[in-house]
Amino acid sequence: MGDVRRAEDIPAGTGKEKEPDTAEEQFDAAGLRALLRFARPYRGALLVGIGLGLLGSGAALAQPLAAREVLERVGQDGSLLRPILLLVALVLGGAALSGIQLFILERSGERMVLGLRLTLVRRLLRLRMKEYDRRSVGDLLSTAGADTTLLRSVITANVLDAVSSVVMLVGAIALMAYLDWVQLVSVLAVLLVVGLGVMPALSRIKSATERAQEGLGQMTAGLERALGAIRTVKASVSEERESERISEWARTSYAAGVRSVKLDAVVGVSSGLAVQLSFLMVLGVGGMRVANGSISAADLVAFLLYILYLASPIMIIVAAVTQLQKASAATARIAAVNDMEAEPMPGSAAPVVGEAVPLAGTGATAGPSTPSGGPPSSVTFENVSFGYREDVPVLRDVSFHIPAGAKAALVGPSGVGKTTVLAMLERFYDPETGRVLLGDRDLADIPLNELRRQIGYVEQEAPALAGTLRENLLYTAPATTEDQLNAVVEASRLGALVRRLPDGLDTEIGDRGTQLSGGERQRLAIGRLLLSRPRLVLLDEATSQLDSVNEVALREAIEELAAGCTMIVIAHRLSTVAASDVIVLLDHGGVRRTGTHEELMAEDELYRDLARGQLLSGDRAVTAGSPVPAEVDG
Ligand SMILES: Nc1ncnc2c1ncn2[C@@H]1O[C@H](COP(=O)(O)OP(=O)(O)OP(=O)(O)O)[C@@H](O)[C@H]1O
Repeated sequence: MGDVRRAEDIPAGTGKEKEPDTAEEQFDAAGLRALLRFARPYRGALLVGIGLGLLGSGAALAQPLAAREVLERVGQDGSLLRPILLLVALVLGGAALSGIQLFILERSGERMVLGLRLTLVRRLLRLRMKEYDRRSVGDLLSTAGADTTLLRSVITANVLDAVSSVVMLVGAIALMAYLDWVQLVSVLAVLLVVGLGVMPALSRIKSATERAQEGLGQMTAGLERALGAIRTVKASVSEERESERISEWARTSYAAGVRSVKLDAVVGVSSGLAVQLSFLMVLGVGGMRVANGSISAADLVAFLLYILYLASPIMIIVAAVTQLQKASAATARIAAVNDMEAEPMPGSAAPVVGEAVPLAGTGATAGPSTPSGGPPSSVTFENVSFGYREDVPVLRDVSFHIPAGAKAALVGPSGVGKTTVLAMLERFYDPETGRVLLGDRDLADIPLNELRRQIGYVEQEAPALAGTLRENLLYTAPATTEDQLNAVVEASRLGALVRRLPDGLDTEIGDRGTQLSGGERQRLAIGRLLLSRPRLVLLDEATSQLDSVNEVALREAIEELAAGCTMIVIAHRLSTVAASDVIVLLDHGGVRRTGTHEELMAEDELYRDLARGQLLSGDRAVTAGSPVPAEVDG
C-alpha cells in the first residue's frame, strides 16, 4: 500500500526544513493558505458570522448620520422623537448583532482548533514507523499541544473580529468621502505613511514566532528524551547537564518570543499613533474648513465621529495581521504533519489535518472487541531485502518458510535483523524487494488492521501502558468476561502477583508498567494474547536472566499461548531453540540455514558456537563445549 497523503492537501513551502530566505518569502502566503484550508469546513458558520457582522457594521455606521440628524433637528426646532428612537434602535440593534456575530465566529474558531487537534491526534498515531524513527516524539507532542494552543489564542483573539472591522473600515471611509473627500485624502495619507513604516516589522513577527515555537518543540523533545530514560540520566548523574541542555531551548524560545512582542509593540503603538495623527489633522484642517464655510459644523462632528470609528477597526486589523503572522508560523508546523507518511485508516484514507471532524463520536475504533481466532497461518519470506537506510541493507534476500502451527525460533548474532523480521511481519516496514506471505496471502494485500489483529506481538521489554493491570490485560479484547479474565490470569501465571498486589487487578502499574518486573511484563503481554488468541504470535524472548521461578512461569505461559497458533520466537535461550520445530539461523548475509536443532548442530558451525553459549544463554545439557571465538559474525 502506498503513501496515502494527498499532494493537493499539502500547502507548498510548509516543510520545516525549508527556511525562508527573504522578507518577502517570510511574509509568504503558505501559512495563511493552510489556515484558509483549515477554516474551509466551517465556512457556513463563518459566512453567517460575517453576514451578521455586515448588518452590525451597517447599524454602527448609520449612527453618526442619525446623530447628525438629531443635531440638525435641534437647530430647526423639529420633532426629536423619531431621530432619537432611530439612534437608540441603531445602538441597541448594532450591539446585539455584534454580540451574536462575535459568538458565532469565535465558536467556529474553537471548532476549527478542536477539529485540528482531533485529526492531529489521529494522524500522529497513524504515521508510518519510519516517521517516528525520523522525528522526535517530543516535537510531535509540541505540535499537537503548543502549536494548536497558539493557533487557538490567535484565532479566537483577534483574527475573526477583523472580518467585521474590514467592513467597518470600508464603510467609514465611504461615508467620510461622502461628507468631505478633501479631509479623507489627508487622513488616508497619514495612514498610508504609517502603514508602510510597519510592514517590515510584520514580516519579522512570523519568523520570530516560528523560532519561538521551534524552541518550544525542541524543549519538549529534550524533556521527553530525558524523562524517557530517567534512570540512565540519574545513574549517570547527568540531571544538571540535561536540564541545562533543555533550558537552552527554553531560552531560545524566550528570546524569539521577546523579539516578537517587541515587534508587536512597535506595530500596535504605530497604529494608535496613526489614528491620533489623523484626528489632529481633521481637527485642524476641518476647523479651518468650518470657519471658511466649506463644510458645516455638523459635518465636522460626524467626520470626527467616523475618525473615532476608524480607530478601533484599524487597531483590530493591525493586531489581526500581526496575529496572522504568528498563526501562519503555527499553521506551517501543523501542516507539516501532512508531509509525513501515514498508514491508511481502516476503510478510508489517513486523516488529513484540516479536514472537518465530527465533534463527538469520531468513529474511531477502539480495537477488536472479540478474539481474532481462526486457524494458525504459515509464514513465508520470499527473497526479502530491506534496510532502514538506503545504503545499509539489513535483510538480504531472506527466504524461509514456517508451516502453519509450527513453533519457530529465529537465531543469530546481535544486530543481524531478527527484530526487523518481526517488524516486517507486523508491516511496520515494507520489503524493498521480495514479499512476505501469511498463509498464501501477500501481506501487502491484507488490510493493515486485519493483518495486525491476526498477530500477537510480545516485545522483549514488553512495555505496558500506564493504567491498571486489568486495563492492560483487556487492551486488545475489551469485551472479555470476568471469568475469562480470571482464567487467563492463572494461565499466564499472573495469579500469585495479582493476589499479592494491594488492589489486585486494579492496581496501577506505573508509566510503561515500570512497577512490574521484566518477567511480569512479559507474562502480562502473554496474558493479553491469550485473551485475543491471535493466529500468529511473535515473541522477542527476554535476554535478562530470570530467576528460576519466573523462568518456569514464563515458559508455562508461553506453552499455554503456543497451543493453536503459529509462533515465531527470537530465541535467546537454548531451551527455547531446542524445543522449536524450525530454527531459522540468520547471520549478516541473510538466512544462513534452516532446520531442526539436531540438523543444525550436525551441520552448522555458527549454530554450534551459538549453542555452546556464545550467543544463547544457559543450557546445562549443551554448554559443555570447547571454548569458541568471542566474535561470531557472518
Ligand atoms: N529503526 C531503526 N532505524 C535504523 N536502523 C535500525 C532501526 N532498527 C534497527 N536498526 C538497525 O538494523 C540492524 C538490525 O537490527 P535488529 O534490531 O533487527 O537486530 P536483532 O538481530 O534483533 O538484534 P538484537 O539481537 O541485538 O536485538 C541493526 O544494525 C540496527 O542497528
